[in-house]
Amino acid sequence: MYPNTRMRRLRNGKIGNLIRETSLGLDDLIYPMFVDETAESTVEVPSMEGVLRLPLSEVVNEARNVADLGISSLILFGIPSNKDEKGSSACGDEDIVQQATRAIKEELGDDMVVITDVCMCEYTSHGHCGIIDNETHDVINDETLPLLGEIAASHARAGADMVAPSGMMDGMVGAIRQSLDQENFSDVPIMSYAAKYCSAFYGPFRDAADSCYCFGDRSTYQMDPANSDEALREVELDIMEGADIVMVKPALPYLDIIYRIKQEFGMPTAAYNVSGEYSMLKAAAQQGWLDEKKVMYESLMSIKRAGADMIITYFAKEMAQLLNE
Ligand SMILES: NCc1[nH]cc(CCC(=O)O)c1CC(=O)O
Repeated sequence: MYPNTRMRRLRNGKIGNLIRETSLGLDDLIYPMFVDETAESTVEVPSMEGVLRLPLSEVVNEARNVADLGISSLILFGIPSNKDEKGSSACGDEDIVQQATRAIKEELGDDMVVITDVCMCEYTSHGHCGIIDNETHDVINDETLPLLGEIAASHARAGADMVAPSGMMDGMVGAIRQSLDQENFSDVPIMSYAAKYCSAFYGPFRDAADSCYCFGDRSTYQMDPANSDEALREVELDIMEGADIVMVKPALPYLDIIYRIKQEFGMPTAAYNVSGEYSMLKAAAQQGWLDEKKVMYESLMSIKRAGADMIITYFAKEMAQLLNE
């Protein structure tokens, strides 16, 4: 007896292309960019090969490079020259992210969607994502909310196309929505880091963004990696508060979460392929242990297959190059 059904029949060249279920394209990619108020020239982040900290003067150039590769969205992170307990340099109209946003939008207009990360950890002297209670050393949720609203509004005034709150404060999406609406930015969408885990895979990012905390950890606001029902509750709350896109972060160790969220809510869903996921592959490739292009493609494809509509990834430029070849 020979097999009647032969799966191998379809596994050849052109027919294989016809039956491919998942696609990965330029429109799926969001490029993270770091703008550094303290930098005089462009510096590579030591733990993240190919990732740059850019002075304001280089930001437009880099955004154009990204656009020339066919990528249409980027997310901006700021590194301020001054940090204080209240993260004051996060929300001024002349602060670093606001200036970078204006510069990119002036130059590239509708050719680039500028998303801004709305959080305080890069701007606070203690490195936490909100206002700290000096006795408990914990972040005070409700005192942080109006500040997040102010930061988001300042980004919108600078021309941001979308804001992305990443601090995991309860009620942050609602507070930001209210603040944006009050300032007549009801058309600016919110991409919420809805299910953000307390992950050690953020390690290299803290190098890149200078956002290492000086005491405690983020486990009182970010999620326990052991939980998945809780992620659905987080997403549900954010949707009720007005989130337009929901995000899961990190991506690869949490593909099940991406899958469940997409199935359950059918919302536009983003995944953040974080710094540690990037650096792992880069390090192994540097050693010659992995084929970088292939593992990059496979990783990003698997994130799409799990249900993500878009991926924030440090591989965006390299992936775009590969797609363009
Ligand atoms: N709250 C800020 C923020 N926004 C994105 C990341 C991590 C991104 C990455 O690791 O690539 C972090 C760091 C953190 O929560 O510690």
